[in-house]
Amino acid sequence: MLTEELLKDALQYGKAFTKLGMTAQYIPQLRDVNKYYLGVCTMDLDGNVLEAGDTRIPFTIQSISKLVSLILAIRDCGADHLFHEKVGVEPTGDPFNSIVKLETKTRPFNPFINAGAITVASCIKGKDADEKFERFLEFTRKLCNNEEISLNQAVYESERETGDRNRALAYYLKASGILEGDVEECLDFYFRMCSVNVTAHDIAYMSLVLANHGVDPLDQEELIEPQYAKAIRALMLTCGMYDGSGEFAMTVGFPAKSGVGGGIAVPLVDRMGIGVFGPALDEKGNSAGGIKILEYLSNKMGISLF
Ligand SMILES: NC(=O)CC[C@H](N)C(=O)O
Repeated sequence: MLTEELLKDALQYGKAFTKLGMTAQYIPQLRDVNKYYLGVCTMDLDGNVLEAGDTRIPFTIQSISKLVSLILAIRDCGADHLFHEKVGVEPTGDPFNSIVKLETKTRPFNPFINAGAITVASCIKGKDADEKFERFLEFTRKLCNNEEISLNQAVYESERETGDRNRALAYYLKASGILEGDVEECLDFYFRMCSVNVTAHDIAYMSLVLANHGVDPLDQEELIEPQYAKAIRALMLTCGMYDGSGEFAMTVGFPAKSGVGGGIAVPLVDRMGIGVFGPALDEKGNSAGGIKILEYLSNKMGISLF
């Protein structure tokens, strides 16, 4: 059983690993965050919420936004078109911002690597980046049950100024005929969606919705079609932690999506949502302390899927 005591023990265990990690160095605004922050929030389907550590400190959602944009793109373009024409559903074994496979395989391997997420972002409807971002923001607020969620302008500008690798990916995708429309408009939306501020509490709620088959547990509104919630949980398991997904499945054993802001979202189907925040990252770009918290909980509670 999950108790406040157990969550605190997990936090203590995770803390020892924060010093081994580093904040994301390639985005100046993220580099300067206090790397010793660490927090975990759990929410179950009966409405029990437990929190330990820095669960109310805002951080940028980064790649966890790729869950939200994927749901919008499935709605706008249809799953068939998206998964047959635009992106695959297989892990790459390469870093999240890798470009190497784009020349040999035209479609990005999956929607959670940067190339895949930029492609997915181009499939979202809206007359310009402003309109796309408005839709993204509104849906993120719903998924997190928090109307206050907003853009972190400084991080957005920092990403835009230093995002040349993402620019390279996007132009390559355009040249291959995968990315349609205006490349700069697409990138502008992509940088903004990565730069939305959330907390571990917000991410726990989003995870709870995914764990509850896409249904908001408070008002029973279906926010994600159940078959897509299932598909997304599966993709989180195989690709959610990038080239660390296999090891995470072995040591922790459940679906998760990380971001270089330090967040990890974990939906435990029919059970609970977990949100973790710890900006010290390991060499794969996943929260070093956050992974250890999840490993501790998985072992103590015996909740690995395997
Ligand atoms: N892994 C991540 O969180 C990457 C997102 C980041 N905004 C980037 O594009 O590089």
